[in-house]
Amino acid sequence: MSDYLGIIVIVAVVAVLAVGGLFLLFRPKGGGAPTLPPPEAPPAPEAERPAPPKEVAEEGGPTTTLPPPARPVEVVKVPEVEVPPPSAGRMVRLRARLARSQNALGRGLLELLSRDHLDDEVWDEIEETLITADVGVGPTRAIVEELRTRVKVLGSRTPEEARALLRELLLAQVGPDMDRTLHVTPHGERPAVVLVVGVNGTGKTTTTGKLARALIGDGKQVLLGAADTFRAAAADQLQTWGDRVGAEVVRKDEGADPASVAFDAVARGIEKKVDVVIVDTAGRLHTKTGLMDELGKVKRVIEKKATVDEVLLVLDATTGQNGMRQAQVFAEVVNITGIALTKLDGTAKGGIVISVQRELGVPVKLVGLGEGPDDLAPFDPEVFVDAILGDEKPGGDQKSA
Ligand SMILES: Nc1nc2c(ncn2[C@@H]2O[C@H](COP(=O)(O)OP(=O)(O)OP(=O)(O)O)[C@@H](O)[C@H]2O)c(=O)[nH]1
Repeated sequence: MSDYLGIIVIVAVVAVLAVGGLFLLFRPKGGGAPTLPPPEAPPAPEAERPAPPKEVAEEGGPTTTLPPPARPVEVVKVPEVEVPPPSAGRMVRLRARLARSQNALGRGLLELLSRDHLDDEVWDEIEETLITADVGVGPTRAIVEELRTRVKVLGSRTPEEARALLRELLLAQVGPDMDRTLHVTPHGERPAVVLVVGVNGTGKTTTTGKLARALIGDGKQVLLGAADTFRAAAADQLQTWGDRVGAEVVRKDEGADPASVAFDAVARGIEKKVDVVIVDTAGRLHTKTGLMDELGKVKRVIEKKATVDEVLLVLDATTGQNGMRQAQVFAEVVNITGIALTKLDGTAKGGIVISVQRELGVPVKLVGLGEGPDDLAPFDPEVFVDAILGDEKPGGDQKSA
């Protein structure tokens, strides 16, 4: 019995040792539950990553920690000041653009006028074509009446004769003898002052910038006054125009008194002895009295220091009768001396040149013929009428530069 017991004990001991051995052999490494390594932080972008300090061991000496190398010096590019082209001959250069937008008017009129038999229906059509192109009722009647008389005298007419007749009558309405000089000659030590007025969105600020470029191209020194304090972006816009051609811009914070900006601009212009100060105004059409107060004050304040030589009304040619009404309000408020007609490249209603001059009794002095910086031109009546009528010789473009 004791022999059996001995064997059982021995077997039990061997079994325990065997199980223990197996456990030691196959237990999970590291013991306990496996842990995830901590997530690595994403590498910083190359530019932001600070360079690790370098450990430099001097020969035989102690280890020195050097500061990270300095960032490479950023080269700030100073915008190059542009030299704009002179304003002379610009309308001839931009003639193709004008012809593209106004040609339908000329072609329509020429086609009607070249017919053998001009009955009342044709005359009505001629009248309608002129009215549609915004020539205005009065000037349209005058043109049609004169055409009727002249056609009666001429009898049958060649297309060349019809064209010459139309050219003569349209030109007479556009007013080739009106004084379109822009008064920008300084008065001794004092600069000439140009006040730019008009409804927002007509291209007022753009025209101010373009005019500054044109005058600089003509060799004048120009300073800009950002008196459109109603819209902060207008001053920024003007600043960009000024920076491009090296014209200083006098500006203040949004909401500042436009008159004080105008005053400071003129004072600075006198100090810098510039030739011309151009002041861009807000001219909001909230109420006529408000507008009168604002523009009246701007003008009065300038006149403490200098003479206002030009008050240019900027008018969007695409706005038709609505634009004409706005123009009338401005004309009642300030003494407009000239019109800058913008966006003439974007409308077939070039007749507005005739009607706006007739309504306001003021000449169109400048025309905007595109969005490019040099797309503002002194208005030339002959180039305008020729562009409306197209070239005498088909395919020719004798006048374009
Ligand atoms: N096609 C064409 N676009 C023009 C002409 N003149 C101005 N524009 C565009 O008309 C838009 C309005 O011009 P702005 O100068 O900002 O108008 P604004 O009257 O000054 O408006 P505010 O700054 O709000 O007073 C711009 O996109 C100009 O590029 C032009 O003669 N032809």
